[in-house]
Amino acid sequence: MAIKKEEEVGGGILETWLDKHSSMYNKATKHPFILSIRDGTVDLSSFKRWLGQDYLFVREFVPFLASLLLKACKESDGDMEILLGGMASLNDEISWFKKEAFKWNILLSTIAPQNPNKDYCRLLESLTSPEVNYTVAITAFWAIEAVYQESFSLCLRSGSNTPAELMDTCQRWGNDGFGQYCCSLRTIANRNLLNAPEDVLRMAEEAFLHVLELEVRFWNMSLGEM
Ligand SMILES: Cc1ncc(CO)c(N)n1
Repeated sequence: MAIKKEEEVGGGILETWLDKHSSMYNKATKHPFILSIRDGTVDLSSFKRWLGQDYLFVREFVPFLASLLLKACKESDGDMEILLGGMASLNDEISWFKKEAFKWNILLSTIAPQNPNKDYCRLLESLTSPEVNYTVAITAFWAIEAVYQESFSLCLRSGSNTPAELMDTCQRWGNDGFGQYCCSLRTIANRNLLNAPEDVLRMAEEAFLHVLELEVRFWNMSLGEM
């Protein structure tokens, strides 16, 4: 109990996990693919591969978020509004992918998901089940969003050498508004984790790690390594 109080004041449970799993988290957020964007050395065929695969991923992300929204309706005030905002951004994101694909001459209808993407979508699907606890699902959701936020904001820092034609992509996930949104998700997840029983905590930590692992594989796939 004393420990939990302390976590409420200082960092929450997620901060503890970020610290405990920092090496895995850094692999996901400072991946060579992202660093190559930041340094301006990115291979455009890698970028295009990422773009096409991520479009497919984001489409699969919608039913997962819908399931999370259903669960949030029974939760405390405010969660629903935050997640509804997330749903609105996904709507915008799907249009953005189509526009961006056109710009890069990518024919989205011909793209098939590669194995890491399929595995990631399978995780999303498993977390979509009504049996999955809200705390576990919101933790995974936060992790998925936070990895992109942290990764792409790295490409916007001063001193980075991100190519002009990739700035729009980096802004999409690296902008301050998206950063705020990730903070809200983290607060919601932390609040739920604080009151969660041991087995839920264990499953949430597992989901967090699973997300990190799949994010790394997703970036690897972009580089053509699978
Ligand atoms: C693979 C992946 N992870 C996270 C996000 C963030 O929405 C995304 N679009 N794609």
